[in-house]
Amino acid sequence: MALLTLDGVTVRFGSHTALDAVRLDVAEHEIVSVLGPSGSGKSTLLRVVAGLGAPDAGRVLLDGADQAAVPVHRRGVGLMFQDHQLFPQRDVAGNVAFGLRMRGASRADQAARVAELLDLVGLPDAGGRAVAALSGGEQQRVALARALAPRPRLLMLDEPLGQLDRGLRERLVVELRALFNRLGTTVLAVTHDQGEAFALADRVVVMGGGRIAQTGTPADVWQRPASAFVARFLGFDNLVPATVSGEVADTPWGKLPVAPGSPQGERTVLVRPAGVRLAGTGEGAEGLRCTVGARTFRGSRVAVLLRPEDGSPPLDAECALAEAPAEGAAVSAAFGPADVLVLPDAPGR
Ligand SMILES: Nc1ncnc2c1ncn2[C@@H]1O[C@H](COP(=O)(O)OP(=O)(O)OP(=O)(O)O)[C@@H](O)[C@H]1O
Repeated sequence: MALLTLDGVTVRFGSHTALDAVRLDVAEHEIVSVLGPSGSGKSTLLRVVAGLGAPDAGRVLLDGADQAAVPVHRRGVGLMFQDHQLFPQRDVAGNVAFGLRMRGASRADQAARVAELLDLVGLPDAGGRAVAALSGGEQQRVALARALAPRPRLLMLDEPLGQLDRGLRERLVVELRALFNRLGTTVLAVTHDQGEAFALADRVVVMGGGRIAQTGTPADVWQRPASAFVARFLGFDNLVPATVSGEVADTPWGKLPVAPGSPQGERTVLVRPAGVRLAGTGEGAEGLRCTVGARTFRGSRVAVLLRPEDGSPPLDAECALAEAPAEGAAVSAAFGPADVLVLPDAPGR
């Protein structure tokens, strides 16, 4: 049985439907990241699970029990918000002990658990420090220790690393995942940062307009976006209308090979930039003739914007640094079926 179930949960604000009949199961020990553009309903989903808002329809179940009549502090869920919400007048130990004190734990138990948690988050000697004197990353660790201290059965994170700089976020997200795996914590995390979501989660849930647009492992969602909406949200721009017949898609970029079993008829085709193969335009060259419009360096890879000579839509390609053509160069682009994906959407959606 799932630890958390959202069973057709709807939340409305006036005439606006923020969550629309959402169904979601989170298994025990699973780390799930909810991802989506601003306004897609992510925070509303967390709030309704925590008990900070009530569903207008549907049920929230924890361990199979309907939570409708269960107040926030009895749900056994831990919450950690973007801005940490640490108590500035208390020291680090006082912050971490907060949930334990509320439950009436003895002073000795509180002290032992605080020491254990501070150790766990890598701040073993920080108990007596003022929270105002901590760096952003240290405050984030204290907030995490405070949320974990009462041993919540479900830990919910709302943009947990949102305000930290990118380098620190990338390091902390790896630490967080290792920590949650070690503790066996069940986690529901909300973020608009796809890198963070994909690095943290066993499973990602992509939301759009109050609905779940796709759910799957990070690799699944990345390799096979379920719709043009998800593909665009993940940053893929190579989306064109196509007529698919058998294993060929007729697109503005020519007839492209597609995998057997692809949806047929009028569809949208996604071409992954890594699958656009560039070659010279010498005699016998085949493929779409293009001019290199711009190059953007991304570590050892280069994103290359191609402008087809026949006026068809611009095309993003990606190649190794050593193979990147110069701006203004003439190239021909070829396409492999593994990187041409037929999405079920009708063109223009
Ligand atoms: N208390 C409220 N009253 C009215 N409308 C609300 C309220 N809370 C949220 N909404 C609306 O519900 C929709 C979903 O909001 P929600 O905060 O869940 O989105 P989100 O995906 O978390 O966005 P963000 O990434 O910007 O935090 C938005 O259109 C928002 O304006």
